[in-house]
Amino acid sequence: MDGRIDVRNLSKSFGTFRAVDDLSFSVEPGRITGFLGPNGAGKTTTLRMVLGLIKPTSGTATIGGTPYTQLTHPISTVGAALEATNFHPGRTGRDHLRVIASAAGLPDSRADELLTLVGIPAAARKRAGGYSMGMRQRLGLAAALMGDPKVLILDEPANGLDPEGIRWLRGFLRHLASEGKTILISSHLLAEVEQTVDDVIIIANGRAVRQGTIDELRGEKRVRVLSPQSDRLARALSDAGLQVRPAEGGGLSVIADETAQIGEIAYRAGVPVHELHSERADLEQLFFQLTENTNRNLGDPAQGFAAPQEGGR
Ligand SMILES: Nc1ncnc2c1ncn2[C@@H]1O[C@H](COP(=O)(O)OP(=O)(O)OP(=O)(O)O)[C@@H](O)[C@H]1O
Repeated sequence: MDGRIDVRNLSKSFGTFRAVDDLSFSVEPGRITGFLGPNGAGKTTTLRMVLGLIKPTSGTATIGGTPYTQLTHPISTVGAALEATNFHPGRTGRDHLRVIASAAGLPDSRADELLTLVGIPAAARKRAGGYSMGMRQRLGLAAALMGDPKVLILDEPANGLDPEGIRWLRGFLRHLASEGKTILISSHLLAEVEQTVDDVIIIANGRAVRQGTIDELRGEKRVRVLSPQSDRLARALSDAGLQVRPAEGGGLSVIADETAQIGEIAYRAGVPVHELHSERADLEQLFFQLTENTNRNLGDPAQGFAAPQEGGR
């Protein structure tokens, strides 16, 4: 079982409303993939189909080539945290995990092991009702990791985490990915997961609008340089084999990895430089352009109030 998630032509309609529309993507082992889209884009619905919680209207979702419902050992194959709030408020974190451990045929000791792993050992005896959002997220993560699964699916795991928590989560997920696990995390904020993910799938209105590595999404690295002798500098840079174009707002924009390279060319050409800095695409801006005006929950109220059907959401 290679732990690859494969979604092919997946669609889900609730009545006449098409929440997920002919979606196809793959999620690779050993990488962290961000599943992104504004509120109501269809992320949770897709994840629920991948996890066999709701039936697709058409298309398929498989994990290591097998639909979730046909997995022989689901708990050691896929761990998922879909919502951070579905804990019994009167139950302690330890008891919550023990219930899951016992259902999975694992020893009670797994509960404390997991609480330590996710950094909340002290939460063992505290009732989940009194947990902060960050603690609930970590408890959900601990539950998802119960069977040491190859695949981890987390719905908005950074939601409610403070900057320190986000940094912790980033390191934790990176460690799991380095062990070869497949990690899929959803978010409605690209900026929130930008530094965490290797790959991105961006959806809007239930459809994929962009897929690729985060570096592809950022585009080529550019250096912006401003000189009072722009023409001479442009010539020197072109002579050095670099692609140069006038930058928006003045100066030159050069495809290059390092500012040092540009500084040295300018120095050798005897051209003064007044400004020199690296530039990358503004991902937040790009995300906004790709998904602008697609929050269906804010659009047609008739859609927003569609009667919950299968799955009860
Ligand atoms: N059971 C259901 N019955 C009717 N409509 C539903 C049902 N479940 C989801 N929807 C609708 O499908 C659309 C996609 O919802 P979904 O929860 O998948 O979006 P999302 O991308 O996860 O959004 P968010 O970031 O707000 O969680 C929404 O417009 C939602 O109202």
